[in-house]
Amino acid sequence: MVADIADRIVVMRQGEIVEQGPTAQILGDPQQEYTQKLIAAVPPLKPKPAARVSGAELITIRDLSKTYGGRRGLFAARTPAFTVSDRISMTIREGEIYGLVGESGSGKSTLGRMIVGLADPDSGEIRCGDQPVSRAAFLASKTLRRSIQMVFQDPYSSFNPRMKIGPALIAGSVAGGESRADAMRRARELVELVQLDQSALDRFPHEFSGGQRQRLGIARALMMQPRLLVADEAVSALDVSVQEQVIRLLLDIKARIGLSILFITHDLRVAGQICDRIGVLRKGVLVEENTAERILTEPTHDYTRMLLDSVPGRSWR
Ligand SMILES: Nc1ncnc2c1ncn2[C@@H]1O[C@H](COP(=O)(O)OP(=O)(O)OP(=O)(O)O)[C@@H](O)[C@H]1O
Repeated sequence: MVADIADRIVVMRQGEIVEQGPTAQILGDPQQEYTQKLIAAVPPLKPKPAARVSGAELITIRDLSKTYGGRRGLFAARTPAFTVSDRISMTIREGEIYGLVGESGSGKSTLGRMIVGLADPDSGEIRCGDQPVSRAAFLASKTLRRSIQMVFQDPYSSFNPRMKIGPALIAGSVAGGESRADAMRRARELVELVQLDQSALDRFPHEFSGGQRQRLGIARALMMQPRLLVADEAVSALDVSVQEQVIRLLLDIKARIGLSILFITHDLRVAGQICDRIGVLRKGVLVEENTAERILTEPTHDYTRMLLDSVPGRSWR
């Protein structure tokens, strides 16, 4: 990605310069094995093989609209109405990874927040199975709160820095009535599922790297045995090789426990690696929706083509 803006590149490893030179030379003819490894870690723009998703509808969204600003608020005149969701209709099926892709400000997070009951639409509806989803429904229903869990971009800010990982992982399910012993047993299993050592449970959040913390964020969400995981820019803050590990982990978890995932990202390359289907959001409008393979190889909307053209690294490949 740095290749898209830099004229020259300096490759560093553990505080020492490994190699430096003009961008084209470093990328086209890297001399050092370490540089070659870094370049090889950038995955190509290639969708994962199309999977047939035949599960039942888990999340159904119909005609969902939401506008910020406008009439409401003291400074209404200075805040023109801004539509973040414009009659969006889509479904997420059991066992699929659905990618929601769009530029910054296109309304991805707002849609994610409405699905996890953190915001309400102005009109339209969201259902999880038969159950309507709203802020009030989340407050009222323990089942709904368990069913839909969120993984954040930076799980560090959502872990209590003074609480060890073990207690942090089991807090939700113990509050929901599970015994500490049972919750701890499941926490040990989940820490292994996310490929960390059980000793992680006895450590504090700051003792982990970004990638490890993201694994712990995923383990914490899985403690609630959700049906849907909403992952909002869950790998965006990680470097490319760690991104790849977390993506493989999510694919592995999906395969093992048949979870559905709403994968929110601005990065079409990442979405192509992990998602079964992709919806492209532009200014609150779902402009195109298809299998990841079709979106990446035969986009029909100009905006999707523009997103594809702006995938980092494309200009020098
Ligand atoms: N609570 C809010 N009040 C007013 N405007 C908001 C609020 N939340 C989001 N917005 C605005 O809505 C638009 C869409 O924001 P949203 O976070 O949903 O987009 P996004 O596609 O997820 O962007 P990003 O990738 O940058 O997070 C933005 O212009 C944002 O400023």
